[in-house]
Amino acid sequence: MSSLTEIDQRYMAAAERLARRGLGRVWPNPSVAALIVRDDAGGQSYIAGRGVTSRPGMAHAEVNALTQAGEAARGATCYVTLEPCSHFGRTPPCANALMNAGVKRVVIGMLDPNPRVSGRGVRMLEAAGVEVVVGVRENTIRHLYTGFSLRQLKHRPEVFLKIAVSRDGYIGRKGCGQVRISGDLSMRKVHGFRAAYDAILVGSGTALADDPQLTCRLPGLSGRSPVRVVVDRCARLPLDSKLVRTCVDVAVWLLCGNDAPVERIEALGAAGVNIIRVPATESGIAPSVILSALATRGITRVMVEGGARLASSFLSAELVDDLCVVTGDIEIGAGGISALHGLELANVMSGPTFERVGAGLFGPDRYIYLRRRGA
Ligand SMILES: NC(=O)C1=CN([C@@H]2O[C@H](COP(=O)(O)OP(=O)(O)OC[C@H]3O[C@@H](n4cnc5c(N)ncnc54)[C@H](OP(=O)(O)O)[C@@H]3O)[C@@H](O)[C@H]2O)C=CC1
Ligand SMILES: Nc1c(N[C@@H]2O[C@H](COP(=O)(O)O)[C@@H](O)[C@H]2O)[nH]c(=O)[nH]c1=O
Ligand SMILES: [Zn+2]
Repeated sequence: MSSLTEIDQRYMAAAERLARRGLGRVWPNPSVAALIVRDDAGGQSYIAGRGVTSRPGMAHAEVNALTQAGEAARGATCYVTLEPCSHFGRTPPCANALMNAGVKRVVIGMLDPNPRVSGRGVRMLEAAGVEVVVGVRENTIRHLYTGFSLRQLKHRPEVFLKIAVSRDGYIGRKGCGQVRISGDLSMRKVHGFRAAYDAILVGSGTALADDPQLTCRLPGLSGRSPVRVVVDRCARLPLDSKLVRTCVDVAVWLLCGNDAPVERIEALGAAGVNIIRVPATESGIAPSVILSALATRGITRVMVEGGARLASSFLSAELVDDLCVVTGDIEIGAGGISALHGLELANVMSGPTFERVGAGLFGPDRYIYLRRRGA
């Protein structure tokens, strides 16, 4: 028979999997999952209600799970990946909803990272006589909330940089636009990554050379495309680019300098692009300025897809949290574009900043996944 802690671990692992599926869908909120678990007449536990965070302004995970459980919530245990909220925001506090439903015990993955409210939900529940356990699977669950935490504590989203390099270390070929480096399985993984991020970011060099779409094109998941952001100091993005032509369906934000030409801004704005003017210098728009502008607009997780210059400036500014390097099964040879500009990718990968947290194969391609040390 399982011990109580094993049962707690198992249900929390299930809640964690559910919460992971909501990443990229509920920003600026954290993606939370809750399970209402109780015993049946024979003493076997079962899930009476499951809930995840709804779109912003709608019900939180706990309320969705309680609604599904109905009367079965009375005397039950709630497993929830993040501490139940304690404040009246766009919805009333989930701590109250749990107490009012008669939940007897609440098992929490991680406390709210915001120091102004952290622990308050726990205290409200305990004051009402509810048993509370904190920190089950916290070591993995906290990675779900890195972006939510960073936005609150450092006013920036979490940054994931993905680079696809050929066997000979190039990301493209000069003058050739998009060069397919990754195999089919890698591309599906990349589209899966895109679905789990609130925004995807490229530099103007990539936008002009590649005319990319930057959507999630996995079957059934087209609704999960992130906001597409181009860093383009002079607002050069062409009106007939794929990004502009599709910006009514999937948002495009263009970050340009305060001094970008007015006629370009007006034309792109009229086409439906969301123009965000920020301070810029000759060397571009500083990564810290880019991230602050995104955080202001609610973005908690951003995927940087290149190119070489933008990726390098984020690495140099130490503003990359996760890095995935996919090595495709092709050679580019003459005219190859180096993965980074002024930095060596191999040095970045083996240097002190990152530690390897995963590696393997996507079909014929190899991937290495690194995370900032201590994160
Ligand atoms: N294999 C892969 O994984 C990928 C390959 N690529 C390839 O990379 C190539 C493009 O790379 P690259 O030419 O370096 O262009 P980038 O996409 O990195 O764009 C660089 C431009 O972005 C603007 N910018 C604004 N702020 C910054 C900043 N803080 N840091 C850097 N740039 C900033 C600048 O232009 P401005 O002054 O106009 O604002 C700069 O010239 C293409 O050939 C593409 O095919 C691209 C992505 C992924
Ligand atoms: N060529 C290449 C990548 N290229 C990236 O994908 C963008 C194109 O996206 P889309 O137009 O949506 O298909 C392109 O501009 C660049 O950012 N990525 C990879 O993982 N592997 C690859 O081989
Ligand atoms: Zn809540």
